[in-house]
Amino acid sequence: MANDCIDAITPWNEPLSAKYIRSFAYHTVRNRLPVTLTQVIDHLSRNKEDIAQSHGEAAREEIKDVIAHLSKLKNEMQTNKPLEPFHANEADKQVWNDFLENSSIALGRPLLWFADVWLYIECYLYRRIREAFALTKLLNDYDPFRVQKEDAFTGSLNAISVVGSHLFNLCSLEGPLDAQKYLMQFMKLSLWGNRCDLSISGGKDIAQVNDPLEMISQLDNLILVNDLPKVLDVLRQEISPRPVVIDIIFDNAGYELFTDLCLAHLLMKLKLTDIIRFHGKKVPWFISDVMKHDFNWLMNELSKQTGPLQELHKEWSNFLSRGQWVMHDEFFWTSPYSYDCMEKTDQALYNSFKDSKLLIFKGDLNYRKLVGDMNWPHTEDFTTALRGFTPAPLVSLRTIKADVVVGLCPGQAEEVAKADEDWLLTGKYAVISCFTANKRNVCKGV
Ligand SMILES: O=P(O)(O)OC[C@H]1O[C@](O)(CO)[C@@H](O)[C@@H]1O
Ligand SMILES: [Mn+2]
Repeated sequence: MANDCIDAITPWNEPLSAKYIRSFAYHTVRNRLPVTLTQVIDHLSRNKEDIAQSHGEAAREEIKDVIAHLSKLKNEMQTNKPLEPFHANEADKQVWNDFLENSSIALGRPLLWFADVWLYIECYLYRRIREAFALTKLLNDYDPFRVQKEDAFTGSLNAISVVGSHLFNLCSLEGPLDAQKYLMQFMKLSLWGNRCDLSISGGKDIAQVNDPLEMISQLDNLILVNDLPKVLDVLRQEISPRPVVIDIIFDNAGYELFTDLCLAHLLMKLKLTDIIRFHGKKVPWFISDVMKHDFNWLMNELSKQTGPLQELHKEWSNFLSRGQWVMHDEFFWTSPYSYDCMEKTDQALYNSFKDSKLLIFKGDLNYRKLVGDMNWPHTEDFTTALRGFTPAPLVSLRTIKADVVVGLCPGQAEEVAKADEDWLLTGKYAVISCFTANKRNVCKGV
């Protein structure tokens, strides 16, 4: 299978790839992604009666087709076969097929699971899972991860209630709010909400169970880069002409999405923006990522709650119906491209970002796409790692779950590695990395 892999760690300044046996990319393609596929296959076999009832008897045959497609995909991956082109008539088919074709022309050989760039190999896997359903009639809209996403939300209801009540109470106070204090708090809640993704836990239950307000105050020493003061500077700037727009590029559904919406609510309440554009995924992605359906489902769940959550639901519904909150799901987010390619491959999206006061990127995969998933030296400057993707000020709120991180001080990586050898892989540590046009990051020292 991986005969051509090299028994080494990833060299500096190279894209992460499963060709290096002692890398997280190798472990992911070799062990984690086959498990994800097996879980989808098991889910379909276990639930075929229910699916046949809800989608019609003829869906039984289609379930078999999807399982066959996914089993073949697993075999292609495990035997290091070329990445196949897409056939179903999806709007992004051509973008993906052009990417596969152009990359293989550039390499002079087809793309291979254990030879090429982890970022697009992993994206390709989730796009192929989508392909298996897109090739059917009755299961065309089926999201194989939906139940997991919904269970994760339900399992986090206590934490959601604690955070929601806190937000509601402070927004009900008379007089002006301490903007700095609460922005810091809700940015950190949204940051640590990113610990709750289902792909790092192999789809296992990762509900948020502790009191999140108590938790975040104890986690500050795990934030390895903290550019929050720069973010607050950006938010404080008066912008004209109005309306002022902020963008939040979502990551995961469930508890994380709820914390993102709480942050969005606070930004509105503090009048730091007039409009917030949310960006989710068009197709099921990295197990737990937010799609429009997940967003609407969460809103509907909130409408069934009582007290503060019910009140928040009312306000959020108003934001949505007045067009102050808008949910988008552009194809770019499920393309193979890192963000330095956005200007060329989705100019409309890039241009729309030029008007943004702040782009807030959530989570690990967004960070990987921001910095191009390269094995940068850990002391590399964040702005350098963005390689020109600077349409507007931006911040990445990310718990670290893949072996790329920049912006650290000299000696910091070594010190953290001494304390925890898995520091890059488990989401225990985090970064808040900000780009603004005029200031460079300053190291405070270890
Ligand atoms: O939901 P997030 O924070 O983007 O994390 C996605 C996960 O997928 C990966 O990108 C790859 O498996 C990990 O780095 C991370 O565990
Ligand atoms: Mn995710």
